[in-house]
Order: sequence, then structure tokens, then C-alpha cells
Amino acid sequence: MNSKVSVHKLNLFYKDFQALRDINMEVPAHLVTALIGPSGCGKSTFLRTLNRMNDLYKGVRVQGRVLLDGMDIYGEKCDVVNLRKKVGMVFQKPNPFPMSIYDNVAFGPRIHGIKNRKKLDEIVEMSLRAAALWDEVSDRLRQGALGLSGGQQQRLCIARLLAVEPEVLLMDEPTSALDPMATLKVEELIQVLKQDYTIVIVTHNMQQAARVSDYTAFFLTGDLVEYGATGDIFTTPKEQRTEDYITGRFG
Ligand SMILES: Nc1ncnc2c1ncn2[C@@H]1O[C@H](COP(=O)(O)OP(=O)(O)OP(=O)(O)O)[C@@H](O)[C@H]1O
Repeated sequence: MNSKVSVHKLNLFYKDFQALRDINMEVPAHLVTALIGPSGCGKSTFLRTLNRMNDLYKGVRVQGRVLLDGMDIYGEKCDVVNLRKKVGMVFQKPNPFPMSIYDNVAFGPRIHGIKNRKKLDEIVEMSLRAAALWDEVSDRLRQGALGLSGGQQQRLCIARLLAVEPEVLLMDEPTSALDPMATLKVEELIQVLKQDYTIVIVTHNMQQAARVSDYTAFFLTGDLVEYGATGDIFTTPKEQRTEDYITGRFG
């Protein structure tokens, strides 16, 4: 496996509550890895350790190592702003900024110092095309992003991420607020995006994990119970607890 992210003996505490225990995982490059497990098992917490989003919470302690292309993201040399540019995140509820479609996508590049109008136009078009949204919005780039449908807003958030040229996309239940058609579009988009990006997705929906991912990690109360090729996890899990979860015995 060609690993993009390697996680070694990762432990995470919220004050004195341990939310992740001794997690070891290799996240393969240019594939989709799904994180599944019942509510509260630590999926979102784990996802947030991959771009140090947990730093934003008070009282969080992280032990262990997370290597991105071999570089320890918790090491002293790591520049967190640059890390979050490389490892971007999409959230459960689409959260476009209250500004135009164009300005949403141009936001990141502008912050990173790009001012040239033609260059920005190019980035905006490329990012919207990559997020499979261009055809729906090209004639109204100056209109407010909040006027888009939920599914369009989520793809806009993905375009906003792509505009800063990330390498890894973290998606925290990206379709849970969307209807089935909008969900399908985002799932199709994920399949296209994995050619260029490494994707880690948290999902409550096991069918979705089975549909979109190449590898699946099953978490339970802070432990990584089982991790492997999605086909194996869903057809021949090694652990009884995995089987009980995927066959709907709990969760
Ligand atoms: N900021 C926080 N402060 C304290 N405890 C937290 C915090 N965030 C999460 N937790 C706790 O850590 C554990 C893991 O939470 P997390 O949100 O990662 O689980 P999850 O599997 O993503 O759940 P869900 O599917 O419901 O979102 C839970 O017991 C939760 O209550």
C-alpha cells in the first residue's frame, strides 16, 4: 500500500476522557478510506487529528504520531496553516460563506496572496468544474452562495477546498444533510476526486461506505477494531464485533 498518512499509536484525550486508544492506521494515497462505527465511537475525533483540527478544542491532548508523507504533523517543524491547506475538510452541514459563489471559491487563493484577476478566474472555473458544479452556476457566479440548494452548497464547499490545491480531503458525514439525489452527486464526485486526492470520509451510512470507499475502518468506543479492504470488511470481517455492527446487531 502506498500510504499518504501513517498513524502510529495515537491516543487522544478530552481532559481526562480518552476518546481514541492506540490507533494505528495507514491511509492509502489516491483511494477513499471510510470511517464507520456507532455514534460517539471517535470517528470525527480521529478525522480531526489528521489536520490538527482538535487543536481548536480546549483541554485536548494528543499522543503518538501522524505522518503526512513521512512528516510528523504534531512535530515542532509543522506549520499548521500549511497543514490545513494540504489537508482540507468538508463538514456535515454545508457552510458556504455569506458572499457570492465566485468569492467563496476565490477566498482561499486570495488569502494565500493571489490577486491577479485572470488567475483567480481560472482557479474559480477549474475548482467549480472539479467539484462538478460549473455547469449549474457558471451564469451566476456573482450571486450569493446561500441561494444554492443544499447539495450545490456542499459541492461549492468542496470547490472552495480544491481552490487551495489540497492533497488530502477529510469529509465528515458530507451527505447527511442532503437528499438522495444530492447525495448521489456527491458520491459520484468522490469517485472522480480520488484520482487526484486522498480522501477520508466519516459516514453513518454503511451502504455509503460500501459504495464509495476502498478501505474501511471500524471504530468502537475509541478503539480501531478492524481496518481493511472495504469488500473484506463487509463480506468477511475478522472480528465478531465488526460483523455484529455491519449486520445491524447494534449501533
Ligand atoms: N470537544 C469535546 N469535548 C469533550 N468530549 C468530546 C468532544 N468531542 C467529542 N467528545 C467525546 O468523544 C467521544 C467521541 O466523539 P466523536 O464525535 O469523535 O464520535 P463520533 O463517532 O464521530 O460520533 P457521531 O457519529 O455521533 O458524530 C464521544 O464520547 C464524545 O462525547
